[in-house]
Amino acid sequence: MSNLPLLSITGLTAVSDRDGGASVLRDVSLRLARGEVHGLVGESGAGKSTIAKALLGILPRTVRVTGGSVRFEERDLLTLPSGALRQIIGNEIALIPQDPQTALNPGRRIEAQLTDGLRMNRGMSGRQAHARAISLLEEVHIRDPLRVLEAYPHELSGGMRQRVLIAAAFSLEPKLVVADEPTTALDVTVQKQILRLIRGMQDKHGTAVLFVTHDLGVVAQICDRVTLLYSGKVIEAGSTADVLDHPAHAYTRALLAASPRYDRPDEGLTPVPPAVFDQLRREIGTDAGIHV
Ligand SMILES: Nc1ncnc2c1ncn2[C@@H]1O[C@H](COP(=O)(O)OP(=O)(O)OP(=O)(O)O)[C@@H](O)[C@H]1O
Repeated sequence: MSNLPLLSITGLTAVSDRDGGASVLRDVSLRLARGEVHGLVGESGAGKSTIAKALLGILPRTVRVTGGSVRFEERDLLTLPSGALRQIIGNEIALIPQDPQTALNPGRRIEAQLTDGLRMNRGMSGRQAHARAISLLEEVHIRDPLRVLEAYPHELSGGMRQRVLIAAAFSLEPKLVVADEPTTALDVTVQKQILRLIRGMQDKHGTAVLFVTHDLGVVAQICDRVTLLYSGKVIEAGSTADVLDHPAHAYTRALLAASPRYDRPDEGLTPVPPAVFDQLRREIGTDAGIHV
């Protein structure tokens, strides 16, 4: 089994019933090895969240998968009975959500939110779960874990809340963590710390991470491999070094020119030229980019 990729998406195709059957994913294939950090990158509407939702079994009813498979080890997540899927989500696949503000229950202390899973899924006693929660908070560099366990979410900063959610995501030792734009809601200095933290946690635990982002700068900082989407289609994929240093597609080159470089932040940025979008429409179809 260890020769199998951890995650193998093959030919995933989906349409939006909300938008008159428009294509959302077009024959998307993607493989993720154990312990790999894989960037899923693209502009708004590219289909990143749809892929993440397909993995987590939370596709909206109005998005219909019309082909392909999403294999996690030997199981196809798209055809698994809901009970079996629920067993996998949380235990083997966990989510770091985009917005730490809304992801925590405002009416419950952090301790309850961190220990529920440990007690229910790992059979820990209250005392064991409390001790594990403290060590998890220490792992995510929270200095005063006892105070944080006692706190309600609104008593913590956005960065602290995101650390708690990272601790929660890793708490059951999942094989895969899906990080859905986890730094978008944070300010720039906190963003860097959170990226380093996620990379550090995945390294320590040997967890694979599917990192959803619109930001190639983030990909450069933490991803081993990357898949670039446009309008539901894979435009380019490969190791981060290959794709960012030797982009094969004009769209990738244009996006790189349009992204602030962390090593040259003052350099002028060039918007993606219209000719590149024309090329994408020729390659993908005339409906490409209608949602962007
Ligand atoms: N609830 C929904 N019902 C039907 N179609 C949807 C729904 N949500 C999104 N879509 C369609 O799926 C397409 C891809 O959206 P998706 O959210 O996956 O893109 P994204 O790359 O994650 O963008 P963003 O960065 O803005 O979240 C969009 O074009 C949209 O029209």
